[in-house]
Amino acid sequence: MENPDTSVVIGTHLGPQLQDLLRRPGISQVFVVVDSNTVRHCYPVLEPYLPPHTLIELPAGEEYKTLASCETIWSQLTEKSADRFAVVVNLGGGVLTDMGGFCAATYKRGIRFVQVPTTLLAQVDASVGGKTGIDFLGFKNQIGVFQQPLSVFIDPNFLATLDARQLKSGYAEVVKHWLIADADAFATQRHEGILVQDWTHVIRDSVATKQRIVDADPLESGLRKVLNFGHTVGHALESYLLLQPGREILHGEAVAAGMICESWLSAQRGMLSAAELTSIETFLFSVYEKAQFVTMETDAIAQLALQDKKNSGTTINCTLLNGIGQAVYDQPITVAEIAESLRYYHRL
Ligand SMILES: NC(=O)c1ccc[n+]([C@@H]2O[C@H](COP(=O)([O-])OP(=O)(O)OC[C@H]3O[C@@H](n4cnc5c(N)ncnc54)[C@H](O)[C@@H]3O)[C@@H](O)[C@H]2O)c1
Ligand SMILES: O=C(O)C(=O)C[C@@H](O)[C@H](O)[C@H](O)COP(=O)(O)O
Ligand SMILES: [Zn+2]
Repeated sequence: MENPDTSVVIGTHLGPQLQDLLRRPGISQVFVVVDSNTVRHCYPVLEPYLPPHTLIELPAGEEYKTLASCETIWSQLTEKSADRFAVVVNLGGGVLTDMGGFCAATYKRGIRFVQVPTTLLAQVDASVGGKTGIDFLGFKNQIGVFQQPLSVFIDPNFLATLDARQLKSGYAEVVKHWLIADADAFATQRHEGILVQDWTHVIRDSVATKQRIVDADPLESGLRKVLNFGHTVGHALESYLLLQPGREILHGEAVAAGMICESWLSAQRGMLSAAELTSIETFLFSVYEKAQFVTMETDAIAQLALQDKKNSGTTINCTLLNGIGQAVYDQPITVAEIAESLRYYHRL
């Protein structure tokens, strides 16, 4: 459900604004959800501005984006007798904002939550737009709800403690926003790679692109599917590797691979020129290592796309590019075509 009052604040030293929000009348209790990294790197920055609260700490990483972690959050809310006027503050990356948002959205049928994203990925993408959820049986975000946060506070200073691999992972969603909606930014900004001078500017533009699309279609009945470019193949690959200890890759790494595969599929259909495909591939391979899988695995990976949320029945609906900067959703593709695109990627 959309909350038209959601405010997204982007800037530094946002503690006082968060404090003002949490001091508003009508808030009974505050719960702050962190993971084992954000409790060290990010919580100390905000703690002086927080009213009395209960801290809920979870282990870090995609493998903990599970029902069991939700039970930890719901148990704490219950043990502390949180009522419907309690507010949950999610301080972390996309795993935490997705999961904390989901727990808040379902606890007693929904309490308010605030997103304080601390990774680039969560700042440009996950914290905005109201998709919340967890992984289930190895499938990405299989269980979840749409629920807009009360507010989003984005402070680029949090990126200072993020390692390069995580920064690159988040950058994939920035590139996705360029490829689906901002050809000019792709042309003029990609030379910087992750050595970005002004993250605030990049985050602002990326959030603006996402918000414009979400505002037009908050529940993903149509246009919002363009935000899923790279994810039909990307999620299949991420899910496949997630269940194999030691082979897991990050969400953005999977999306980067997925964007190459889906760009190839776009080119196969004459929607993307060979030159455009080459520029996308060259750029993405200048930033990301190649995802590791063998040709024999491509059919099994492709099969996982049958669980994609954009599908209708057995039809896999993919978002493809109609030239750089323009995306078209609901393009039917087959499992065989996905497997072929993975083999193309593997050969590159
Ligand atoms: N809801 C959405 O619209 C949406 C959009 C994109 C991605 N996602 C989801 O987001 C998740 C990925 O998010 P992510 O990449 O942020 O992963 P993440 O939440 O696992 O964070 C990555 C790592 O960085 C650590 N970390 C977080 N902030 C830090 C900081 N400031 N300094 C140092 N370490 C820090 C975390 O503890 C974790 O180990 C995936 O589950 C994906 O499905 C959701
Ligand atoms: O906000 C959206 O809509 C997106 O698709 C953004 C994606 O980057 C994000 O990974 C999202 O969680 C994917 O959603 P899903 O519905 O494919 O699970
Ligand atoms: Zn994503």
